[in-house]
Amino acid sequence: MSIQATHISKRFGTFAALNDVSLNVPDGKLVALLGPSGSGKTTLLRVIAGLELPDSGQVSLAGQDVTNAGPGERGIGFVFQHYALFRHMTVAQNVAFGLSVKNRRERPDKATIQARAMELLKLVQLDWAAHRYPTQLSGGQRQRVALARALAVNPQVLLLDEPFGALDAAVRQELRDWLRDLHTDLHLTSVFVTHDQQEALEIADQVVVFNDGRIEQIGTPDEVYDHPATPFVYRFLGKTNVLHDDGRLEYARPHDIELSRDDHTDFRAGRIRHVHLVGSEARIEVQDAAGRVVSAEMPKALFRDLQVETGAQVYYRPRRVTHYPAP
Ligand SMILES: Nc1ncnc2c1ncn2[C@@H]1O[C@H](COP(=O)(O)OP(=O)(O)OP(=O)(O)O)[C@@H](O)[C@H]1O
Repeated sequence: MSIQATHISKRFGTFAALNDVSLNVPDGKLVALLGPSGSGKTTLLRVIAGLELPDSGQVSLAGQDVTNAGPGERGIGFVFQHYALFRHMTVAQNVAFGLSVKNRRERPDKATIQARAMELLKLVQLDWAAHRYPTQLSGGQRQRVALARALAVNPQVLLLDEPFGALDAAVRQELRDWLRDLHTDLHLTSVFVTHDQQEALEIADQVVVFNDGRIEQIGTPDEVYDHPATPFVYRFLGKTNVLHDDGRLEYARPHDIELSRDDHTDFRAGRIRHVHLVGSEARIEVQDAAGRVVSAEMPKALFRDLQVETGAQVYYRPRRVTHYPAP
């Protein structure tokens, strides 16, 4: 089910949380709303869900105007940042909740509800935990229960607010891959909020970069990473070297900085200030005579081949730069 949000504005008092934001999510896509804290991502998600009424603008689902429809009428599944599971209910009861509170005409019988809950728990690989309570599960497992619960009412649209925010790195990675597969298998249209660039770039079909209540850029992960439309997007998506500002901004990523022991045309001289070896990567800080510090990143083996250490004279060159007009 496609989602269109058109010219959405939303104020809280005098503060403009969303400023004329328009977003089109085609049917079946997984879209990330990415941006710093307070930039309006959650507010847009809540407007799409019907939990917040916009001051102006329109929300449509599959071409139908739902701007004034309540959350229950939109056929949307919602997963919040903090595991909002009911502590006094078992895992299976939590998953069944959405179905068991439907009005009598729409509510399936008890056996059907139980079977559906078990089916969903199998899908999230937690059928073995059906009779446990949420406190007896790990954070990642609880988050999978929250997803199963959101899926119980057969939504065509799934909205996720920082779904993996509170989890450690390994579990986050596992759940990301799993969400991507689930999204494809169930043919959902999903929107998730994150402030983690890696997460957005890894699993989304489209990334929407927010800044200060506005959208800075919408594109595929490759488009926003390789062709950031604004300096803000460039800086937000990864470590940035600012090389020189005479007239315009020149940015380069650390992995695009080439290092050499020898001087060549176009190379600039500097000294190695720090070397951090992190996993398979070497992160090298080079300081030039003017005091500018440039970060370079390369595979550890390549750095070893250079045979230089902290304090050594080196030469560097950006392989690829992006220019912006001076602000
Ligand atoms: N109900 C509310 N009343 C007043 N201000 C609000 C309300 N909800 C959100 N805001 C403000 O609107 C701004 C945008 O909030 P929003 O939650 O959309 O940001 P966000 O990009 O999702 O941030 P985060 O990543 O921290 O969740 C924030 O400055 C927030 O304080």
